[in-house]
Amino acid sequence: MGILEGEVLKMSKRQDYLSWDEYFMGIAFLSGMRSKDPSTQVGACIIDEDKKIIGIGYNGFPQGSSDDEMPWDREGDFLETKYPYVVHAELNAILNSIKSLKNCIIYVTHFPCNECAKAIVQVGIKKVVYFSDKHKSLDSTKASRKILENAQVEMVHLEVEKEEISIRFKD
Ligand SMILES: O=c1ccn([C@H]2C[C@H](O)[C@@H](COP(=O)(O)O)O2)c(=O)[nH]1
Ligand SMILES: [Zn+2]
Repeated sequence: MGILEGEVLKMSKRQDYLSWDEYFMGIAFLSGMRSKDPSTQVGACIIDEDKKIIGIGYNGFPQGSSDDEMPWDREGDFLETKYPYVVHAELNAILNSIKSLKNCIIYVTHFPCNECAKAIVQVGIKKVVYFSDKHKSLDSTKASRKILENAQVEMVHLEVEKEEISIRFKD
C-alpha cells in the first residue's frame, strides 16, 4: 500500500548501531592503530562513570624520542630490544587522562601486563574490559590477574557480536 497524501512516514531507529562496549573497544583498537610496534599494537580507552572518554593511549616510545633511534626488536641484547623503552598503552592512557580515574573503566585490546595492572589499581580504576588474552600463559599476565583480583578490580573478556567495524574514507 502506498503513502496517502498528508500521511507522515515514520522513521524507525537504526538497528546496527554500535553498543557502548563496541564503541569503546573500537576506540581502543583505533588508538592501537597509531602504534608503530611491528608485532603487537595495543590500544586503551578509559571512560568515567558517565561514559565519557577521559584517556586514550597506545604502545609507543616516550614523547620526544625519535622513533628511528629506538629498536623494535623482540630478541637479542635486552638494551637493543623495544622492551625497556616502550610505554605501554594502558600507562599512556592513564598518563593522558584529563581527570581522576577513581571508579573508571579501562577498555584494552590486550589483557594488561603486571606493570600496567599495578598502575590501574593505584589510580582507582574498577574494571578492565579486554579483548585479546594472547599472552595469558606468561608469568607477567598471571601476576597481573593476581594484582587485579586482590584489588577487586573486575576483569571482563569482551565478546563482540559484530565480526568487524569498518570506516570508509571515500564517499
Ligand atoms: O600491558 C601491556 C603489555 C604490552 N604492551 C606492549 C609492549 C610492546 O610494545 C607490545 C608487546 O610486544 P610483543 O612483541 O608481543 O612482546 O605490547 C602494552 O602496551 N601493554
Ligand atoms: Zn603493560
